[in-house]
Order: sequence, then C-alpha cells, then structure tokens
Amino acid sequence: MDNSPVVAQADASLPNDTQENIRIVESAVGSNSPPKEKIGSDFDSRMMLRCLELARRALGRTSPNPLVGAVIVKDGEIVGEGFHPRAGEPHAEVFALRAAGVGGARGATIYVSLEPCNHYGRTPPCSEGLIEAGVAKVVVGMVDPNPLVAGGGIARLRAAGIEVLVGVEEEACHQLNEGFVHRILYKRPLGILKYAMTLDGKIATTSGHSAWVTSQEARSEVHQLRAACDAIIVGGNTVRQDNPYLTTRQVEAHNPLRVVMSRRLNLPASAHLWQTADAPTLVLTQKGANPDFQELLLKQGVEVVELTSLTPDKAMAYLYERGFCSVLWECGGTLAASAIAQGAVQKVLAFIAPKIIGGSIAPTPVGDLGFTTMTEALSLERVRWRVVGSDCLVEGYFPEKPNSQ
Ligand SMILES: Nc1c(N[C@@H]2O[C@H](COP(=O)(O)O)[C@@H](O)[C@H]2O)[nH]c(=O)[nH]c1=O
Ligand SMILES: [Zn+2]
Repeated sequence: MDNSPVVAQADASLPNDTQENIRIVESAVGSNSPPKEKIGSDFDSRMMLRCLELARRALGRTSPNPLVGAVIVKDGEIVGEGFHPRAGEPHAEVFALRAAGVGGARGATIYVSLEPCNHYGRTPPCSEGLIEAGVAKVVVGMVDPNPLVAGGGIARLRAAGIEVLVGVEEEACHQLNEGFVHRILYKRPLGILKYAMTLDGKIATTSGHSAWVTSQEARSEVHQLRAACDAIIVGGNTVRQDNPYLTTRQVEAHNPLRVVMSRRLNLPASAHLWQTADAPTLVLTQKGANPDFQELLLKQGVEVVELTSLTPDKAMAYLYERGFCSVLWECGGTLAASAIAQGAVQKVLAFIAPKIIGGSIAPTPVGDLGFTTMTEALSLERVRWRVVGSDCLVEGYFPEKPNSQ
C-alpha cells in the first residue's frame, strides 16, 4: 500500500456547498489532479442526473449488476424513462424504450448512465435494441468496465451510424456504481469500513457502552448507507456487546444481508439478529464449529456457512461468489484491523462526534496494525469532510493496488 502522506488543506477557495451544509475539501492528492472538462450541455447533465435518480430506485437490489437509469428525449421532451430493477430483469434501456412505445424512440436521444451492453447475458444486447428502435443519438454516463462490454457497446452503436457522446456526469455515474466497478476490476466486493467515534478516538466507554456516540442525523445517514450495500459484516464481539439489529429502519428500503463472522460460534442465543426477521442473516464460521448452536441458528431461519478458514479475505471472496458488489464493515477494532491488513477495506467512513470519553483502554475503531512509525500510517485519498447533524463525517479511499487478486 502506498503510504504517501495526505495533507488535508482547509482552503476557502475549495468547493463549498452550503445549501446541504456540506463542506467538501479535496485531499492534497485529489486536488492535484486537474479539474475535468465538462462534457455535454447543461441539458445533457440534467437528463443524466435524472437517469441516476431513476437508477437509485433499485438501490441495493441489482447486484451483481449495476444500477442503471435511462431517459429518452424527443423534441426536447422526455418520452420514456426506465431503470434496471434487478439482475435477470431487462436493462434500463429496455424499460425506457417500452415506455416510449412503438416508434416513440425513432430519431430520439437516449441518455443512459452506463454504456449500453453489447452481449448476450441474462438478457439480449441493448445496443441492438437501440439500433432497431432507430434512436439518433446515445448519451452515455460512463463506459461499462465489464470486459464483456468495455467500449464494445459504444463501438457497435457508432458502427450503426448512431451519434454517441460519452462521459456526461461521469464522476456521479461512477460514484453510484463504485461497488460494481470494484467487483468487476478486483473480483471482490468493495469493502467499506464505517465507524463512529468520539473526538478522542473511542467507539465505546471502558464498560462497552456505545449507544449513542453520534447524533440522530448521523445514525439516519448510516441507515441510508446500509440500504445501498449488499451485506453488513460484524464479528462475534459486536453481537455480544452491542446486540445490534443492523437494519435500515426504513419500510421501503432494501435491507442488506447481515453477516456475522464467528470462528467458535460462542454467541448469545437471544441476539436480536436471530430474533428479528426484518433482514436475512448469515453466520460465517469454521468447519465443525459448535454444532448445537448451528442447529439453533438454522431453526431460527439463520443461514450458516462453514469456511475452511475464516478470515476477512475469505469472507469477501465468499461474498463475491454470492454476487455482491459492496460490503459494509460495521465491526469492532480487532476485526477492522484484520480486514484492513488483508485488503478487505477500500473505503473508510468515520463519523466523529464532538464528545470526549477519556481513558486509555476504551475501545478504538481500528486495532493494532503493527505500525511503529508515522511513515507506516495508511493514508486515505480522495478525502471529503462534511457535517452531519452535530458530527463530522470523514470519508476517503485507500489507494487502489494494481489488480493483485
Ligand atoms: N444493468 C444494465 C447493464 N449491465 C451490464 O450488463 C451486465 C449484465 O448483463 P445481464 O446478465 O444480461 O443482465 C452487467 O454486468 C453490466 O455489464 N447494461 C446496460 O446496458 N443496461 C443496464 O441496465
Ligand atoms: Zn443492456
């Protein structure tokens, strides 16, 4: 991992979105890259943002597929819209074409947040569908990194004489599908470590009390974050100490799979995770662990999977095989350190509450990584700060390693 220091610079000239009480400060690394030239008109941007809004209706439900939205515009009017609801169902373009009706897309412009596919997967290629429908222009948010597509859709459309504009609101399109992109490039789900700590770096008191470190607003933000993920992982310690629900608390929202990693299955029989059916639960353990408890879990409708060795990387490899794009680590410090050390975390979301607990043995968000000098510290890139309720949310990414998996 590259340990180049990231010096955060609070500078009044940097972007500042006061309307949403958001203060975004690029890290020194991020701000070194020149600002990207805007592609397309303001109208193109508006239509692409509409595509993203539509795509979000399926938040958390499309894996292993991406979130995609499409809008068809004819004579300045929207004549059809669609989004990809889940894997196995038609793609966004198909729904938009259906909404436009027979002949409705002829001579029109279609906006799609991801490059139209050009392969026979679970569904036929959208490129052919668009050519048949007679669209005149295709505006694409981002190129599909899937090697089955990867520019092929754009090339096919151009070969058919259709005008194609690529890269409108590309960053926003990429952000929405960062899990999908990571899955395709690294053959693992994107690992997001989220924690809430006090100003003096503690996630609980010495006695383990942690309800609540952050404000209600920050907790709602976590619920929204959960809705966008495929799974949430915790360790046995978190189940024993916090007895969490790990749900989104929203009736309409997707609830991710709740995953507990426990080698010995020394877990409480009465935990909320197996007493509540609001979300599915999976317990990952090692071969032959505590058969009596396994039976109890199965009776409660909890899925149990035995891995030959239970490590963060093995857990992520398993979740990749299950088709997941993004996994939220909501575990304690020991498991978090091991997940980081094994490369199972790419993104960090740290909520910092303006409170002080004190004490030297109160638990901290990340356990021992074995570092003795500051030069070993792991530096985040693309760092952003924003205020959420009375707390500060710092988010950033570990530098991506070249495809090593
Ligand atoms: N969901 C989506 C696309 N998804 C692309 O197609 C792949 C899945 O194909 P399939 O198995 O047929 O569903 C997926 O990995 C991604 O590359 N493409 C699009 O044009 N529009 C869509 O709405
Ligand atoms: Zn498609």
